[in-house]
Amino acid sequence: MTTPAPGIHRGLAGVVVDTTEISTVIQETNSLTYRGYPVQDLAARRSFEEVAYLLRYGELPDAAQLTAFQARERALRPLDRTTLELLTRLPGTCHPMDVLRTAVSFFGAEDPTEDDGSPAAHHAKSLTLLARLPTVVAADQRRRRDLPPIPPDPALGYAENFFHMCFGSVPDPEVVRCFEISLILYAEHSFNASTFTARVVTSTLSDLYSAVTAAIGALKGPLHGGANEAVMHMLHEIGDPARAGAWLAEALAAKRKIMGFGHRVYRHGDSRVPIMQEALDRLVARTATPEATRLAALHTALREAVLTRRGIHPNLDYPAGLAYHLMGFDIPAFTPIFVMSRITGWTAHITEQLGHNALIRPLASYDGRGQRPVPEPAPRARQRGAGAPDA
Ligand SMILES: CC(=O)SCCNC(=O)CCNC(=O)[C@H](O)C(C)(C)COP(=O)(O)OP(=O)(O)OC[C@H]1O[C@@H](n2cnc3c(N)ncnc32)[C@H](O)[C@@H]1OP(=O)(O)O
Ligand SMILES: O=C([O-])CC(=O)C(=O)O
Repeated sequence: MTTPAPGIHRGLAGVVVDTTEISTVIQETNSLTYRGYPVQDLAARRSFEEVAYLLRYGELPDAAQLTAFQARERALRPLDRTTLELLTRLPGTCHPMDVLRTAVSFFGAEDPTEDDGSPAAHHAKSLTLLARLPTVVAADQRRRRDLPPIPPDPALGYAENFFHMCFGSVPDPEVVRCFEISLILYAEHSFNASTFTARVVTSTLSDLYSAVTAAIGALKGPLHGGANEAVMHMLHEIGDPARAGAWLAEALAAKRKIMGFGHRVYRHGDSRVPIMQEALDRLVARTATPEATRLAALHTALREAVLTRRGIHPNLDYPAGLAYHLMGFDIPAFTPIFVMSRITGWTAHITEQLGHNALIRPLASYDGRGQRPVPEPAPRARQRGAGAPDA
């Protein structure tokens, strides 16, 4: 890759493009706050629904606000027949992120208020997506297992209901809590690539569904959300903890990126990893199968090898990928699960962008061919351009 000229910030690295009140990623202290609250404390003390409310409305809910929010979210979960039919028409070979992207696009197409960008309309649409996306993800995972969808259960919380819709049962509270912690940690991360994508689309005064559809496309990539799936593929490829060092040496020699490691903003470790790693350790201890023990040993061996050889720390996708596997989710569902959580951050940013909008349109420094005259077309091409038949 060529070195960019001075003044050019390839990948917008280090560029501050706007203000935000939603979250801050503090590079120096490796910390993260949502609306001013440290994410560690939110993960320790609050439910995902409370965090979703906080991101949307700016404050944690009181008891009555939470009850009303949960009641609305639970009522909005079911998918209608048309949506379920649409999902089953998509080829089973496509990635579940394609299914989710299509579903959000479809929700926009059938919403008569699609273009209403008022805060009240945004609150309603955001809550609808928050409620419906897990139903899409679960139905799609079951379809790929040749199983019929399981309707949502309004008696269950957000995390519990997702297990219920995927597997027909809810695991013990420790597993549910580990999942909920992952949702809280994945919910928001300032101007990451997918959130920025959503803000770019919104800045043209396009609608919320278009912005979310584009954000899903950005999150799918393996340098971003797709890394949680890539982590699990990589662990399967290595297989044996004893091979971690040799595998890493080969991968680095081949200039491969080690999935689940590195970060654009954090240089000394992702603030969310210690919390997720603790939750993963509890999950491994509870699962206690030979496979879980082997994968956990491999996970640790690779983490230590990457840190020793390259000084690169894991990001959230590293512990989350293994945790989702141990919870029983299929690998292609991992990034869609990330969407179920990040929808809260995306939609908060979409509303914020509209609140102080400026079209996002950077400049580029041209380094193509110098200006040159357009040559006269060859005679045959000129004839066709004039509308003459081809033969
Ligand atoms: C939730 C999330 O989205 S978190 C990110 C998830 N993505 C991944 O885990 C994919 C793997 N990681 C990466 O590709 C990168 O670390 C990124 C894309 C996340 C960040 O990349 P950037 O900020 O552009 O850093 P960049 O790629 O320039 O890396 C700087 C140096 O560290 C190296 N490096 C960074 N991450 C890795 C990695 N995972 N494996 C190997 N080398 C790496 C680069 O090769 C580069 O080395 P060099 O200076 O010798 O060329
Ligand atoms: O902030 C980033 O660049 C990527 C990330 O960790 C996230 O979106 O959670």
